[in-house]
Amino acid sequence: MIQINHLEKTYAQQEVIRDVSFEIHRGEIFGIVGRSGVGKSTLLRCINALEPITAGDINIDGISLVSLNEEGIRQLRKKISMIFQNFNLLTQKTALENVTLPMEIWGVDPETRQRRAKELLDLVGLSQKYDSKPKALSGGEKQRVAIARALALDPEILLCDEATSALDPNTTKEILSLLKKINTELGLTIVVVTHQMEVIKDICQRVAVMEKGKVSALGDVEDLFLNPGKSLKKLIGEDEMEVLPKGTNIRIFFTKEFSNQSIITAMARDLNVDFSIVWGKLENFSGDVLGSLVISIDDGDRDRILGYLTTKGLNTEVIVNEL
Ligand SMILES: Nc1ncnc2c1ncn2[C@@H]1O[C@H](COP(=O)(O)OP(=O)(O)OP(=O)(O)O)[C@@H](O)[C@H]1O
Repeated sequence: MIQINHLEKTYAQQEVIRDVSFEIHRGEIFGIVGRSGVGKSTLLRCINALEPITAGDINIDGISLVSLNEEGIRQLRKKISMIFQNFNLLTQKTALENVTLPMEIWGVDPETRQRRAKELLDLVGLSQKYDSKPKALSGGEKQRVAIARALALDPEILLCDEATSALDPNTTKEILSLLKKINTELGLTIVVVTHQMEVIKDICQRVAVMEKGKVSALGDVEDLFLNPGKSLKKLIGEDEMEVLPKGTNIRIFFTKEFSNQSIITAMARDLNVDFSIVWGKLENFSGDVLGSLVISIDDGDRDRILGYLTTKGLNTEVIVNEL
């Protein structure tokens, strides 16, 4: 749905996006994660044509952003809406007025926009707050109003720029489950820019990790987090593997199909082998608890153990610690 092709973005002399290419599929929740300043927000602003592209292109449903004139950009913005860390609500207007505003700008008749705004405020759980002004709303409620407003023109894509960064952990969870609900019920494609790993794990199906204006890793969230490459490890500060004991260690990856099964105890019984568990991590990915476990084994048992785990359909990695 969104195809980013060799995108480059430069501000004055500063190269902020360098040759970035990837695709975001229709209906998915896609994450863009990275440290502050790597160019995440700039990339998001290029997607909705808030920033002119320096080189390369972005195609949305086959339409090249580079080729768009002013009217084309206006039509594009109707299809793509955005929410922000600081909500960007109009402080003098009520929740209902904030949500009706985009419809007013697009010439929707007053009766329809009132009805639609109320439906949207109901959808985001604010049916009691139509007449409240932003200062009388909590951070989570303000973001709900912003989400309702973002949905006012029936967009196909919702861009979220650090939308939960100003919220406490419980409110963050509530907003994320609202985004999930919108994604499922309305089939909206959602692009989430964040520096919070938990946000990615909680709602995204795929993720691009950004480093210094480039994509350093791209793929399914579960795959990337369960078997992180160098760049992601750096980002999440995962250095546990350095403390493994001397000798042969096997890392076992637990995917959805296996997370509830006691494969390790069954293996000990079936093979009658000794091993010790030296490291483990279980995490929540979109509601599924997945993770990996490292066991230290006698090198002589290696082939039998690997054979057993492979027959059971588990992915493994052998880590031999020479120290
Ligand atoms: N309008 C602008 N004019 C000039 N430089 C800009 C502009 N917007 C962003 N930059 C610079 O581009 C770089 C990337 O900024 P960007 O906001 O995209 O990063 P980010 O990864 O979203 O970080 P953060 O989460 O801190 O916003 C930064 O060095 C920033 O100073």
